Amino acid sequence: MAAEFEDGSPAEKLFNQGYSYTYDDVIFLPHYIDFPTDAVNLSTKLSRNIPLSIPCVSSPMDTVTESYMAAAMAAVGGIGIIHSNATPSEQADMIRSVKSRRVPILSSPVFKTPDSRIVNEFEGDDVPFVFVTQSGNEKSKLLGYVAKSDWLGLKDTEIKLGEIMRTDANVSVPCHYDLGQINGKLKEEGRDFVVLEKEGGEVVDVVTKEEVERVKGYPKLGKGTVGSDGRWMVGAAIGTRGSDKERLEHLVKAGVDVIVLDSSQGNSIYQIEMIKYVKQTYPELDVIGGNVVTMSQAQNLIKAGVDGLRVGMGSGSICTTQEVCAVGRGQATAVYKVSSIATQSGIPVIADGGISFSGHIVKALVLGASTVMMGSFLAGSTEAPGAYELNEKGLQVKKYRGMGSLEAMTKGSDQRYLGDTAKLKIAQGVVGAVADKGSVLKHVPYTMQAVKQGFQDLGASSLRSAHDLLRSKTLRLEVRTAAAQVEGGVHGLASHEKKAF
Ligand SMILES: NC(=O)C1=CN([C@@H]2O[C@H](COP(=O)(O)OP(=O)(O)OC[C@H]3O[C@@H](n4cnc5c(N)ncnc54)[C@H](O)[C@@H]3O)[C@@H](O)[C@H]2O)C=CC1
Ligand SMILES: O=c1[nH]c(=O)c2[nH+]cn([C@@H]3O[C@H](COP(=O)(O)O)[C@@H](O)[C@H]3O)c2[nH]1
Ligand SMILES: [K+]
Repeated sequence: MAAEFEDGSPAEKLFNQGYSYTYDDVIFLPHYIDFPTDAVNLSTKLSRNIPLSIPCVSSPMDTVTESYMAAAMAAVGGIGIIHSNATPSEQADMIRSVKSRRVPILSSPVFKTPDSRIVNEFEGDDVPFVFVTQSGNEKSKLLGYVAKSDWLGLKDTEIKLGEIMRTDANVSVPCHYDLGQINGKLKEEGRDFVVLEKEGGEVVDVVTKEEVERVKGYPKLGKGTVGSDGRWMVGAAIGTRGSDKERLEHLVKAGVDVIVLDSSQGNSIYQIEMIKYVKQTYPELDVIGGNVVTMSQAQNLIKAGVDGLRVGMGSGSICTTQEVCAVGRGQATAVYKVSSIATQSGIPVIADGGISFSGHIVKALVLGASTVMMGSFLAGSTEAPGAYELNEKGLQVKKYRGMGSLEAMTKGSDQRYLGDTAKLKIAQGVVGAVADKGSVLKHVPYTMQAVKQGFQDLGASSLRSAHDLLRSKTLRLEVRTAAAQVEGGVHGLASHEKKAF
């Protein structure tokens, strides 16, 4: 439908003026509402063969996505990409951990051998239970457990755990039990915890009643992102070095569902060779290339055979690439431009970086992306790696750092840099902290509700309909002046508290 009068600009015109626009620079003009918010369907694709029920992806960063985050992202219908700043076997273990459960709960239970003694093992440990296995870790059958209350009252502190452990049956449930099944078991047996166990008896984790109650308090979970193996889907990042082929083999053995080639500038001979290698060696495995911000970069990776593209250079909250290298693009322009070429080949686009609130997600998706990838938006949550600390203002925070920061580079991804320039390391990211956000199991569903309201205002009941409105020029945009951006935010108040839910 062509407009009968001029009002606002079609995206095609706005993004071809030679400016690099960020999400904040542009604003959509509202369209026409003829459906309720709940009729908005945000289901989408991460890549050619990975469907998601919500368009959210957690970034492969070592302060964002490990097993706990990936399990939670799958539980809410998105997906997590496990970072590669770890050894290949550690990264593969994280994949296995996600695949070994159907609850977004991960604890760090303490395991001991039957020969361990009370006194030298537990003094000062704040653990409610100790689990006894032959190996002293989770990799063998559960023999019994000792509750803290049992050992606190003991006079003979030299006694071995094997002699005092409880060995009651029915403490274990199959690891594929979902929240409802585990809850049923806890109630039925009047227990405070159950042990998730693999078929051969290997322990997966311990789930306490307290954790189940916590998760039950969040918005109801759907079936989540489940693959054909009946397990949660999970992705992993790799680089483009020779050694990444070996890493990939580990990940494939662990059951990884999709691979992200993690680079700030994906249009390279190394990446193109890697894409071809992955598609040739594992034709069933989806591979996402990037990062790209231009149509020609995208075209090269599409030609090489990618199943998805990751878009963004320098737009991330911790990124200094544009300052250091003078290369990159405003994220709104990058997403629009890359999506317009990717859509011609049916390749889904991930808008990576620069998401601070729900409106940015609406902008990314409506401008052509199929999903958004988030770092800072998810860092600081219960499921992000690391412990909370109090900062100097007394605020509860978790560390969040760029994967190109000096600190992350020296942790392990070093070789990537040392390979070229053994002596000189240049950071392209910073180390910071993000305020406590609570659980993503709450944060993400509420954010999706806000995104649905944005879609409703635009008259788009799905991602497909948003993209159709954009390309048919029905949807109109404008650039916001600096004053318009101020006006669009909270202004003129002596004080206020911002709380979205
Ligand atoms: N999205 C963004 O704007 C940015 C993201 N990052 C993140 O930081 C991390 C590191 O990114 P990059 O430095 O771009 O990593 P990278 O591995 O793509 O590049 C590092 C250097 O190694 C070279 N290289 C790659 N494969 C090679 C091979 N097989 N043989 C020889 N040389 C090879 C590259 O050309 C480059 O000079 C990633 O996690 C990335 O996502 C970093 C900067 C910007
Ligand atoms: O220039 C950069 N230096 C870095 O050290 C770095 N680490 C991550 N990334 C990229 O930023 C994205 C996350 O951005 P947000 O926090 O804005 O969601 C991520 O998804 C990455 O694309 C980096 N970019
Ligand atoms: K930045």
